[in-house]
Amino acid sequence: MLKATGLVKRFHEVTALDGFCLDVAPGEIAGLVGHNGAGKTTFFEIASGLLSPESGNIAVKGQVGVAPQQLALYPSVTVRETLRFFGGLAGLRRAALKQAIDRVAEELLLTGELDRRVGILSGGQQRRTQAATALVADPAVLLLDEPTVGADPETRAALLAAVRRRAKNGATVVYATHYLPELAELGATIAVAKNGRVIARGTGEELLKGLPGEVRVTLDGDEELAVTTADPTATLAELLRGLDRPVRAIDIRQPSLDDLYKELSHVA
Ligand SMILES: Nc1ncnc2c1ncn2[C@@H]1O[C@H](COP(=O)(O)OP(=O)(O)OP(=O)(O)O)[C@@H](O)[C@H]1O
Repeated sequence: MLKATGLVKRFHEVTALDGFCLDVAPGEIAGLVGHNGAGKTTFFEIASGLLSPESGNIAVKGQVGVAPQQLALYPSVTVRETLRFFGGLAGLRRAALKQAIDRVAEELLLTGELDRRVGILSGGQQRRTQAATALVADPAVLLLDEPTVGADPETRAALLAAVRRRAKNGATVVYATHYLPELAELGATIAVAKNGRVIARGTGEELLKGLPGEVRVTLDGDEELAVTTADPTATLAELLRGLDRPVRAIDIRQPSLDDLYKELSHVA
């Protein structure tokens, strides 16, 4: 469980958080989206105890696993030693620790890298190692700040599956990303941050309700009818009823999270 209420954090003249509220239940993945500088990383730093807010409250129940946006790894040790260190910090010992390392390495496609030094790994492998440090001990709360930046499609899929598995087992997850299709894949609820606050919160379906989609009908002779509408399917039916010419192509575009993001950019 994680509950943030009215967090305020200033850095000199910059107000990074300005009444930031977020409530995430066990088993829920909350996708945290928002433009650069919206306050996402500052929120993670407060939630993980690295920074204190000037006011507001943060309650985090249980052990926390963090994958920060900036890679924070020791280059001179191996992946196995790294995971031993983080698993050990979380209280895992001996057989349980070894088992947890083998399992997370398998999940994140790191088995072949376990005995390589972190400093010689590729950027994507380092990113996976960073995620593995957060996941290795199966913490109750996971804070993942853009964990798939620079990841290839296979890595991305492996990481998303590992996160989904943790949530299914009851973990509370906050997942920041600029890549919105990931949130649909994760079955995440969404929190949109802007200027240090969460300005929209709900399931993707709830937030997309009422946003317009688009219907395009191409007629014989290449004439095109394009309509922006709250209900693309009904509008299409109506358009087709009124046509007396053959139709060559139909294209329906339902509103997407990208549309939501654009729409909210204009909200104060
Ligand atoms: N240590 C710091 N000192 C001064 N300003 C800071 C510090 N950390 C963050 N800020 C400022 O606070 C604001 C919020 O930054 P933050 O990193 O939380 O945004 P973000 O939503 O994570 O952005 P991004 O999507 O680029 O990662 C920015 O204006 C940033 O410059």
